[in-house]
Order: sequence, then structure tokens, then C-alpha cells
Amino acid sequence: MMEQKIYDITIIGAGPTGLFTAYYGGLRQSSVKIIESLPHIGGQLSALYPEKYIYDVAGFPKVRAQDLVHNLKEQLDMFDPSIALEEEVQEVERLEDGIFRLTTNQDIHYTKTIIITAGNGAFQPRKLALKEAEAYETRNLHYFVDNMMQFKDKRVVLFGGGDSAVDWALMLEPIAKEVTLIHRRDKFRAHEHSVENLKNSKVRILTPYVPESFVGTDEIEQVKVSEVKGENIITIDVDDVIVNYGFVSSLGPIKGWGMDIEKNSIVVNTKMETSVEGIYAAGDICTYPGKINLIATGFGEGPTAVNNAKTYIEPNARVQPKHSTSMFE
Ligand SMILES: Cc1cc2nc3c(=O)[nH]c(=O)nc-3n(C[C@H](O)[C@H](O)[C@H](O)COP(=O)(O)OP(=O)(O)OC[C@H]3O[C@@H](n4cnc5c(N)ncnc54)[C@H](O)[C@@H]3O)c2cc1C
Repeated sequence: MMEQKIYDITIIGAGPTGLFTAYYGGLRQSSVKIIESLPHIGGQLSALYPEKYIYDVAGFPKVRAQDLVHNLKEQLDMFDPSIALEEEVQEVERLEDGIFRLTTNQDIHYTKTIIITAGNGAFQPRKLALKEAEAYETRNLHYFVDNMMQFKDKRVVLFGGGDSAVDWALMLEPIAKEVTLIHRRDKFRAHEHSVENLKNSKVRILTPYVPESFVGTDEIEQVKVSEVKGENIITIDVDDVIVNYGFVSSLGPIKGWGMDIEKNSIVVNTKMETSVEGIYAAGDICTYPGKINLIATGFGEGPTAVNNAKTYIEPNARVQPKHSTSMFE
């Protein structure tokens, strides 16, 4: 078996807090790995509201959520960290030499310290209730969209009625050949402005309809949808089907890692250290008196966690970092 590298800091969760924390780890010359359960980075911003503008990130009068993720990645790439996607951390154990062993659904990772930036816990998409759906999951049924261009000139059916379903429909409209948005209610649970844009777009809207069945051998070729409380059944020819019924998140395995937990959050002290030495937490997942869940607060908590993790690994290192302005001269 290949010898696994032992990282200085392993970050669990690639939301905005995890991404900036990873960058900060690089700035403090630590080797950094990020582990994320979704197939893409960005946490809530990419999964729940990629097209929304955020107005309270310092220095940005307004910034589209997906653009902020893109910028965080560009900043982070300066240090070339290791990023493991589609891996949910399930177990954390401290070995005799003080090193932590992290077991995911795919692999094993070793690290000197851990910073948990897991938001509300690992995200999983809410899936379709159709029994034949699972067989198409590796084909043309998608629960995530990380590259819109894969739908270029395709006929796409999109199920969902929330903010991100509407956002995805609007993002796809100029790229795909045709987009049909299907929702079980007449009213969308999305921002008024987005719904207005939707009505003015070329997206075909079918409400109130629910999925009835998929037809196709290897891939879904046709989608049949039935009218809620009605008789009507419509058949649509498709190249791809996307489902956006939202995400469920749960702390799940994190509760079993030995840390103090209060109301589904990890308790930290002013160093962002949890009750387990060497494990820190930052962002939405952590709690302390006066805690606020915002991107801005996560961006402060991450560097605090990194600087304290640094002195945990190297007791002679300074907690207070040099200013970044003097690092690259
Ligand atoms: C619709 C909406 C609008 C918002 N608007 C604003 C706003 O205007 N301003 C603002 O400041 N905030 C806003 N927020 C809140 C903001 O998005 C969160 O505060 C922020 O995303 C928290 O970042 P995070 O990195 O701590 O966690 P998250 O963004 O939740 O990221 C956590 C990541 O960790 C991963 N993860 C969890 N457990 C594991 C595990 N065991 N193994 C591997 N990976 C794991 C998850 O899959 C997820 O990707 C908004 C939220 C929503 C839903």
C-alpha cells in the first residue's frame, strides 16, 4: 500500500470558511488538505444559491455567490492544496503518536490537526421517489450541476421549485437547447426577482406537475409527468434530467468524534479549539457565546483556528502571523 502523506492541517468541508481557512493554512506554510462530501466546492453558496448576490462580504459591494467561490478558489490555488471531493469524513481517531486518522467513505487520510468547517453537516441531495430513478444516476439523471456547459445544446428537464432550481433554470436557459422546469405547485418558492426573470425567459414552465415515470433503456429518453389532482399526462423528450429538490444536511458522524456538541454545533473556545486537543472548528458548525452564522464571521474564525493550530504543531511558532503585505516582497 502507498504510504499516505501526513498533512499539517486537514479541513473538513469546502464551504467559504473551509476554502479561506485552507488558503490561510498555506499562508502559514502548513501543508493543507480539504475533504468535501459534495462533488464540488463552495458549500451552501454553490449548492443553495449560486446566482444570488451577497452584499455583506467585506470589500465587495455585491458579489454573486458562485463568483465568490471562484475567487476563493483562485486565491487558494496559490498554495496548491490537496482537495478530496465526494468524500464524507465518517470517523476520526487519534493514533498513539498523536496523529489523527480520518476515514471517509472512500479513503483514509492522516493529519496532525483538523479544522472542521462543516456548516450544517454533510449535504446530501433529496432524491426522486421514482423507483427506476436510481439506475439512471450514473447516466443522464443529475442531482448536482457543477459545469453548466455539459448541457450545451441539450434538451433539459429540471424538477424543483425553490431558489436554486429557479437559479439553475435561468443559468441553463442561454446554454441548453430547451429547458423545461417542472414544479408540483403553481407558485415557486424563490426570490420574486428571480421568478420575474423566469417568466420573461424562454424556460418552459409546467406546474403543477410531478414526475410519473422515465422511459429509456440505458439513458432517460422521455420523461412522463402527471398533473397534480388532474388527469393530464405529458411526455417530454429529453437529453438530460436534473433534480433540485434541495439538500438535507446532518451532523451525522461528527457527533461521534468525542467533541462537546451543543444544539447541533461544535463548542469552541477563543482559539477555535474544540474540547479535543488538536481539533478546531470554524464557520457555521461552531458555537461560542455570541456566535453569529455569517460568511464574514467564518472568514475571521478560520485564520484564528489556523494560527492556533500552527502553534499546536510547532510550539515555538508565533500565533500572531506576519502581515500578508510583508510576505511576498
Ligand atoms: C439562501 C441563503 C442565503 C444566504 N445569504 C447570506 C448572505 O447574504 N450573507 C452571509 O454572510 N451569509 C449568507 N448565508 C449563510 C452562509 O451561506 C453560511 O453562513 C456559509 O455558507 C457558512 O459557510 P461554511 O463554510 O461555514 O459552511 P457551508 O457553506 O455549509 O459548507 C460546509 C461544507 O462542509 C461539507 N461537509 C459537512 N460535513 C462533512 C463531512 N463529514 N465530510 C466532508 N464534508 C463535509 C458540506 O458538504 C459543505 O459543503 C446564506 C445562506 C442561505 C441558505
